[in-house]
Amino acid sequence: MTNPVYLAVDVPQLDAAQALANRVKAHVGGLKLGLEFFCAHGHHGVREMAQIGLPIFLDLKLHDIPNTVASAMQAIHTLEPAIVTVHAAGGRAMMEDAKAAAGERCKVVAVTVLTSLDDSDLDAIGVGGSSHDQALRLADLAHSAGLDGIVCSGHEVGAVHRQWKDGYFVVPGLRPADSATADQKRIVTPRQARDNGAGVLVIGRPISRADDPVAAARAIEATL
Ligand SMILES: O=C(O)c1cc(=O)[nH]c(=O)n1[C@@H]1O[C@H](COP(=O)(O)O)[C@@H](O)[C@H]1O
Repeated sequence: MTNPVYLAVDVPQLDAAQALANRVKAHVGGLKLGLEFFCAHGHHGVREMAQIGLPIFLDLKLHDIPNTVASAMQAIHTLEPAIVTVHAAGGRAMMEDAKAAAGERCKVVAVTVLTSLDDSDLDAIGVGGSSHDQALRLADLAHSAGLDGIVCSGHEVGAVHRQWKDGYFVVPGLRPADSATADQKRIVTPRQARDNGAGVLVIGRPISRADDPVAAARAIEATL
């Protein structure tokens, strides 16, 4: 079985990011580089991290008008990421154009409802109903726009999986039983997410901030 864990390398320094990834690379299946990393190190940094030899998930969470998002997708072609994120809230046309502009081997997945939000946060931004229903609604939209899959919490992934059998489902907000929640609100354990149908498990601080990141990554791997 391919290791489904992508390490969220949310570390500002390039040398620290490389050191962390090199330490745990035998116990994860890929590296997720997010906004923090891309803003600091750009294409050069992504190329450096790709040399470690694991697939790269470029988590840019693109959300803009269709033309701008499509141009941004074209601008990252040469980096050959395995996965790129856009926000489903950008709408159908934006997602269609993002997919059309992506490289053939790049999976484009749409973030539905951030795992740092709960129902009261959604209410505050004018989204009525539950985070569960909103995630399902946006998953449907992403599916009909031709995307490869979505990002959602482990609470919704089972229901999304039932309505989109061959989708590619990325689940962050993962916490082993003894881990600090921090800013995440809709959390499950890595094993629960896997059992509910997640194809990719995004895990950052439970590994990167652990006293022993290798032991933490191994312990998570052993539960899957
Ligand atoms: O798109 C993501 O990866 C993402 C979506 C989401 O809803 N929630 C979420 O936490 N993430 C990312 O997943 C990672 C989670 O990190 P930890 O909370 O440290 O495990 C971060 O890099 C977030 O940017």
